[in-house]
Amino acid sequence: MPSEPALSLSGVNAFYGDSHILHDICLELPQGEILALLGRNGAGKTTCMNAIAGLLPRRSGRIAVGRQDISALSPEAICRAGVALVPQGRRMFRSLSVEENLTVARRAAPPAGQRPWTIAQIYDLFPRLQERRANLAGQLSGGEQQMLAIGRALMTAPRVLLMDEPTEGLAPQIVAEVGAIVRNLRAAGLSVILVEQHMAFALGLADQVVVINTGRVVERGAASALRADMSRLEEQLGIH
Ligand SMILES: Nc1ncnc2c1ncn2[C@@H]1O[C@H](COP(=O)(O)OP(=O)(O)OP(=O)(O)O)[C@@H](O)[C@H]1O
Repeated sequence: MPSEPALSLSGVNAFYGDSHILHDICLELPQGEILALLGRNGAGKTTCMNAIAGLLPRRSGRIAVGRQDISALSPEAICRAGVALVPQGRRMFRSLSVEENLTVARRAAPPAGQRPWTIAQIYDLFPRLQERRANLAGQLSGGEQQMLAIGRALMTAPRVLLMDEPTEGLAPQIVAEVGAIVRNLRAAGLSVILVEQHMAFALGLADQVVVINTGRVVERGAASALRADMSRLEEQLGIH
């Protein structure tokens, strides 16, 4: 029997004040897979990530991690349930050092069955962060900041990683490095939702693809099938 999804959304609607942004979103992230969430600017991708992470009031719908319903939980409890957000813009404490940023992100009690990451393991994954351990986060390059944002998320011992535009503003060589890191995380057993503007990057990594437009799912399928029909995807994303 197939295992239950790592994360599932059914009938999720979300609002900013009176603006209805997400409409009846349904998706399933299989265990140990990467799901690319694509869409034009303003389609609702970040709103969807924030809704999963508990950062928005939700009016309806169910969000579950494995069998656990997290729909009504606080952001802290959703994090304890094993969901970590790597936010767009890589929010971090700019006036703390790299190592201090990692230390404050560590949680005392990881989710049941999850082993916490140690700072040494983060440095194994990102040797560059070890070299820069005493530097202030605000002094790092864009690529290093992305590594630190991922490292901070890993310190919470997640099962599911939500990555919101991790390649934004990065040079092509660093984009390739981020791709290799995401593959390593999947190999380590994490399940990942990857929000991306960079379609080729996302399709190269993803197992599944979901496209949203004006807050509604308009396309979904295996990445391999969509790679074979790029023109259809480009149409959905308004790329000509
Ligand atoms: N804090 C807010 N208050 C009101 N409306 C908002 C707020 N944040 C986003 N929106 C609106 O919600 C819609 C979805 O925005 P969202 O940021 O989720 O899109 P996105 O797909 O992530 O876009 P981008 O690729 O530009 O980051 C847009 O119409 C946006 O104007």
